[in-house]
Amino acid sequence: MVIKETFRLHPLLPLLIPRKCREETDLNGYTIQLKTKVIVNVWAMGIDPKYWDDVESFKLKRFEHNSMDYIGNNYEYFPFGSGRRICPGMSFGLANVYFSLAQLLYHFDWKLPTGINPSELDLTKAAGAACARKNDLHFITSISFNNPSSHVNSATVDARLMYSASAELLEIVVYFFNFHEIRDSPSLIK
Ligand code: HEM
Repeated sequence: MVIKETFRLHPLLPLLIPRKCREETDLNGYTIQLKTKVIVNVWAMGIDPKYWDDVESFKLKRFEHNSMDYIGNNYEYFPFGSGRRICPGMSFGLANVYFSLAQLLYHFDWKLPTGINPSELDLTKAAGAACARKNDLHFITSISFNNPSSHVNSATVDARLMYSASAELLEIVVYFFNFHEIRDSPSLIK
């Protein structure tokens, strides 16, 4: 539900690959001519009050009791596109998101820097074809490893990360999500 809601508010590709109209259509009083190139705005659909309530809020319950998935059959929600040109890397992409998120949550404890309230996080998007943050996101993290009270040394951390084959993946995620607190602090992770 967290991932679904994240994709609703921040779809990776806010504008889908352009389509060409196969027939002339009338839409809201405008004639869209044959072969007109159209771009579907997935981001705008995800925050359309016609389909979603309280559109700007991050609410997991929206996805709790509905069958909405990623395969492009619900026209108010398709973060991987729809139809013949739907993302062919959907399963691979989703596995990467699930796996890296699960690894990050399992191995680390996360908190926001003191004095920052979750509701005050700056979620401004950068301009561009793909959805990215405008400003970096900063977290304070500590190693968890099932037992939050134990302080493992970095050698143990290394071994555990290698064992779970997640070291490289973690670095990729750290890069994409701009977790500077980890990346720039060799003392936190070696
Ligand atoms: C969470 C990860 C991903 C998201 C949210 C995503 C989203 C999308 C979206 C929205 C489109 C446009 C679909 C349309 O216009 O109907 C697309 C197209 C595409 N994606 Fe992804 N994608 C992801 C991961 C991947 C991965 C991992 C690969 C390859 C390994 C991939 C390969 C492609 C390709 C080749 C297209 C063009 C398909 C075509 O034009 O026929 N994507 N993706």
